[in-house]
Amino acid sequence: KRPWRQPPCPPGLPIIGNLHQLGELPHQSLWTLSKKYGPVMLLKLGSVSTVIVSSPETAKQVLKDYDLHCCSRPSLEGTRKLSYNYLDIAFSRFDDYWRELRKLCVQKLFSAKRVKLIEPLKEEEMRKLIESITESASQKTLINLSEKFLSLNASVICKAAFGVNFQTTVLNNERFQDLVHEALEMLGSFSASDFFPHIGWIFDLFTGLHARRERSVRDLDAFYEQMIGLHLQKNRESSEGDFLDLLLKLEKGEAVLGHGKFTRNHIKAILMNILLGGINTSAITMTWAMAELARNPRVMKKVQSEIRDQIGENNKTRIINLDETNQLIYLKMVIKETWRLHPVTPLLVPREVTCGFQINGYTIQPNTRLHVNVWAIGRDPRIWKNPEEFFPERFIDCDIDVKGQDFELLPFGSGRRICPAMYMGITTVEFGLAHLLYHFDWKLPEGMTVENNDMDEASGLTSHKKHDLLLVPVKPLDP
Ligand code: HEM
Repeated sequence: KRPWRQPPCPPGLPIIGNLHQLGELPHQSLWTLSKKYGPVMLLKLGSVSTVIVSSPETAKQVLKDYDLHCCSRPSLEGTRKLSYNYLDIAFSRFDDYWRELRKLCVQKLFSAKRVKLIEPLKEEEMRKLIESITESASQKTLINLSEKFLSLNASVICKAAFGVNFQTTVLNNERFQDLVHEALEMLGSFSASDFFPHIGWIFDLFTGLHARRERSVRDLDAFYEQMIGLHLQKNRESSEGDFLDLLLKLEKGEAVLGHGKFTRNHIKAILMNILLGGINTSAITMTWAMAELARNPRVMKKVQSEIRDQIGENNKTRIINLDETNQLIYLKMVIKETWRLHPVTPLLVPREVTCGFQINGYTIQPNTRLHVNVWAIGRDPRIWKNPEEFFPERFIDCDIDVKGQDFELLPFGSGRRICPAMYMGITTVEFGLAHLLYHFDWKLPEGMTVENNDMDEASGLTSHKKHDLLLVPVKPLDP
């Protein structure tokens, strides 16, 4: 047993502690603080002790050596509401229920077999996207790529999850995107109840956050109900089935997970994870990748040459399959480099320590909240030469991968809580980018230069590009 020693803690203010030091983009403020206080620091956020680790060595200790001590999730107001009291995978505590549910979803929903099954859906949506961009290219009009990527993923996930096109539901494109954005904001927003457990709800009531949260839960619930209603009307037993078919079968078969029966609320909580985890994450990555490529014409040209050389002559309707994208080595480096600089969840999803342990000689107490600052790790000059530069070639002869074994690069997290749909996420991003880069050249809007193309981040649980990415598509064979 070693003596008890608390990690370094920046001085805070009475009551709020270090909350005022978080800033609009907490991962960036925490990075600055970690340069002064080190790779393990303790912050007092309201009344909640929170540890931040910011180096590959400390991340490894937390996510691998002591993963079992800290792989639970804290109780937070937004996640509680949206997950029907923690019936989902992402926000539920570490217990038998979570273990069984996660195992089931990995086998049935996120498996390589599922990825193969949804290939035709992706191809169909991609054809539509190529058609619509071709039209814009012929008129030389701007494309909002942030929107296009979100809509592409929403269409694929909705078809895979519900077997329908979301445009045919009560929600149109804009309304659906609003719903997803609002729910994600509710998950990531500052809620006083999370930092002042007994009195915070009063602030949430007065700031309107409580009402917004309720509305978001109600709107999503109405959407799930509509989808479930549609499924119960049809006889879909004979088909391979979509995600919802599978979940309804579990409900009908009175499956038992953990200590209780699988109910309608379990289904809705899992659908929330699929919608919010599945749609935005890949769209955010594709948007950042295209934004970086637009700022780095050398890399853009090189990755396009790789794809075009391998796939052959530009053919209007050519779809690039899974095996072909697998051969695109430089594209994979471009995506890794994008994740290094723009991890989708810069602080991962918060964890909760359930059993004390020591890292770097500091004691981490039970009930502490814990974040891994993967955004800071991606910029650590001890690991990455010229860290601010977008330079995919750094991955040549470097075996650092994104699959949770290398703690220098953790876009999907690591350990027991690693993203269970990593394969689905990687293949979706590769598929989307490969097509847009094969079929079109991309130009910055009139008057915009590489230097003034902004790369500002928006705040939240996920870190997306603050301003939509607008680019002009050009058909490569056009004069
Ligand atoms: C580019 C795509 C994606 C990225 C970068 C990504 C990233 C992440 C990260 C960082 C975590 C948290 C890991 C941790 O806490 O240590 C996570 C968890 C999760 N992701 Fe993903 N994800 C992606 C795609 C998806 C997709 C497509 C789905 C579902 C369809 C999904 C579902 C989930 C779920 C359910 C969890 C919670 C796991 C748990 O707590 O046990 N993700 N993801």
